[in-house]
Amino acid sequence: MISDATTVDWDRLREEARAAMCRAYAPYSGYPVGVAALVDDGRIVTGCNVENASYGLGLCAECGLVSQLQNSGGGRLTHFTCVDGRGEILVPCGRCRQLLYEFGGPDLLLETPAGILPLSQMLPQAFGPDHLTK
Ligand SMILES: O=c1ccn([C@H]2C[C@H](O)[C@@H](CO)O2)c(=O)[nH]1
Repeated sequence: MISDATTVDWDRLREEARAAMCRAYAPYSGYPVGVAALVDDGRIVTGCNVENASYGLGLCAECGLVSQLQNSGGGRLTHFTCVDGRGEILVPCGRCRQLLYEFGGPDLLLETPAGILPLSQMLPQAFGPDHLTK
């Protein structure tokens, strides 16, 4: 557990993202990315980008993270961070904001270069699971 009701250890989460970034497979872009997120049961899930000789098939780090989330018991993402190859905080790409929305919703907190922001500010007026039930 890295959190209780009031505090979240963003430094620890960022270190997990940096460790994942070091495991990236990014020979084509030369741009390794690592991500880490806290789940509502206290566990941490991580991911790194995995590229492909067929460039368009490359997987963003967030793809690995949501796959690990689902394959390790599911749950809701509550806090998320993303780092580049220097270990600096990075914003997730647009497609990956949608991936995160599915499992974290508008209240998921993201560490960004502009501070801690809810996903509702990073992906305004998001399309999501609720639309399919209307
Ligand atoms: O949110 C992002 C943005 C980019 N990348 C990866 C995709 C590609 O492998 C490399 C350069 O775009 O960075 C991610 O993994 N996540």
